[in-house]
Amino acid sequence: MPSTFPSETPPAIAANGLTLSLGGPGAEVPILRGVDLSVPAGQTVALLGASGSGKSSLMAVLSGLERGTGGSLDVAGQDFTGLSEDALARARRGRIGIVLQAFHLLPTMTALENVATPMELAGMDGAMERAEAELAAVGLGHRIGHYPTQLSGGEQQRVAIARALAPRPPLLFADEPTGNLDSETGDAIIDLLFARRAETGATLFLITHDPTLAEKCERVLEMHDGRIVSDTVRA
Ligand SMILES: Nc1ncnc2c1ncn2[C@@H]1O[C@H](COP(=O)(O)OP(=O)(O)OP(=O)(O)O)[C@@H](O)[C@H]1O
Repeated sequence: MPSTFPSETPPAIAANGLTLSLGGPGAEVPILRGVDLSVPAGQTVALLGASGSGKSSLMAVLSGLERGTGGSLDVAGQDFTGLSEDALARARRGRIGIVLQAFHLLPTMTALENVATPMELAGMDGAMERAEAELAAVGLGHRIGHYPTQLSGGEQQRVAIARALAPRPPLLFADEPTGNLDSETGDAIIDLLFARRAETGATLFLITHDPTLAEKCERVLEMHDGRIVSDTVRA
């Protein structure tokens, strides 16, 4: 139920008529066909939908990884509409954590360096110690000196999760965060995500096919063909 009182905290996400089309003039493929969405700060949201419905594309635009082609977007009170790629990168730093399906770990860096480097770039103190603690929290305390090629897919996924969580971002996006994990490890990661969220009050926006994960979220959105077609907030 929306509050009748104006909130001091701006919504974590406020999108209006958001569109994304890819391809050149005359050969444009509409990917997002007008998304209206307001996510209050601190809400946990699961995004469901068939393969190809536009979930990853929506997450890319909402998280500032990709620029939408129409509509407006405010993230944590900042207008993302029309920002350059550089300005979006600055806006994301330290404030938006993102875990993608392809983990984008830097191959020349160890697990520890992969997690610590973004915090160093954001000018945070104690980056190495924080990175080490976060890798331990995802069960990789014994793998911190390993390079991505020396890690399994599930281990790489956990490094990516540690990298996203370590700066304690107020907004965390994750695309299938348990997708490569066995059920026991997946459950441990879900517990960690929600424990961090309880600590920090962060907004969680998760793409998932995992019913256990979706059930833990306060709100469930479903996409079809580039639009949100269902939006359920649990009582
Ligand atoms: N770079 C691109 N160029 C053209 N079409 C693209 C591009 N990226 C995505 N698409 C298309 O956009 C649509 C939405 O893709 P998206 O990856 O957002 O779907 P999804 O719901 O996340 O799917 P999945 O569950 O399989 O990851 C798909 O039809 C896809 O083929």
